[in-house]
Amino acid sequence: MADAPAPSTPTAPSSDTPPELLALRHQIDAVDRELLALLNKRASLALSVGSLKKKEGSVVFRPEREAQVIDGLKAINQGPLMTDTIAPIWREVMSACRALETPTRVAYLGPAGTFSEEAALGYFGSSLVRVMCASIDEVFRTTAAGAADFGVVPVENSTEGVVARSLDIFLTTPLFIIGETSLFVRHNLMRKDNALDGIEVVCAHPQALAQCHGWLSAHLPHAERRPVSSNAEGARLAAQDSRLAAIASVRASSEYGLHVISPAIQDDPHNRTRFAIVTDPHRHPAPKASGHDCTSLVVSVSNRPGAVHDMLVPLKKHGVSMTRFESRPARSGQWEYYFYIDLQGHPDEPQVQVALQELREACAYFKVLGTYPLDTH
Ligand SMILES: O=C(O)C(=O)C[C@]1(C(=O)O)C=C[C@@H](O)C=C1
Repeated sequence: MADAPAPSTPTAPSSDTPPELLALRHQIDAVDRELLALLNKRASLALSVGSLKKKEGSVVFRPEREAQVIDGLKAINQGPLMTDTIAPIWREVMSACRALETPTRVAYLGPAGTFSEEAALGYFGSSLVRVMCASIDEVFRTTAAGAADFGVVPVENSTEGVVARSLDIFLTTPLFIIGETSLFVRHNLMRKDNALDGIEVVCAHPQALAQCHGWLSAHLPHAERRPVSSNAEGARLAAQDSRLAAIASVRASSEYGLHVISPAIQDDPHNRTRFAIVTDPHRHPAPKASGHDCTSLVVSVSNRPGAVHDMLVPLKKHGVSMTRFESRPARSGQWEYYFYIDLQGHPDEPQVQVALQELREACAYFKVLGTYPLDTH
């Protein structure tokens, strides 16, 4: 048997490599070595922070600190690196540093390849322990039971509106929100065979089927649309039966060995989904103010003329911006509603604190769902 080839250095020259390219690559190698040394220096510092936190009995993950690190670097970036690339790079760096301090167990809607997984990896970086769940309810339950440190749940889609199940569970869950992240959602039609002909059934999560309604009507008008628990589950099923196609992420197509037949079939090219990061307040304190924060509430008011207007007056009075106002039926049969409100700011800021106090007094029901740094993407 021939000897295995000796491990090559990154710049192992081949005879046709131009000398100018070779010289530049040598410089890149030198910079990479410096970067590696610096990253290890950073990791050692994070380990020291971890020991300190262990002594104090405090938590490792500090979303407000991570948001400040990213915001600070974005503010001083002079390029040529694009400012948009700063957040994903440093999320990965901090993810690796955090993992040295303690493992981060994150629950989300599985199986492998869901958009929820993509959101979890985008928010926490890839150094995490994946806890895949069969439903949104299970994500909440698993996190509340302590089998995961954090849960990632979809809350709203730019085409389809709210994810009703998540909003309904927020009413009763003991968990609270410590972060948010949003994702461009590109839906791709995929299948075992590399052709559109012969597709009898399209399997996907009901939200994805709805977001691709126009495309499916135009291109596969006779195919059955079969709702399944997640898009990745649809991909898993399509991998077993060539009559089935799935609508899922490119990640899911490679996970299940499917051909992407038609990419980006969502009706809205700017389709985005927003996810909330939830945790148990007994195990994790609310994030401190980062300077760019959001506070989420759910409230209800008595069913009388002007009640909703009166409830919102304190926000105007104290100059607090409302970035979201969503209603859901209270299911009392009385035409009563819960209102999901996002405010800009943190309760530690005096004007937010006083506005929240007055708003609380105007409401029949009032629950703070969480306060957290705005998405840094
Ligand atoms: O500053 C801290 O508290 C750290 O633990 C370090 C660090 C980082 O890598 O910068 C890691 C995890 C925390 O979520 C925040 C930041």
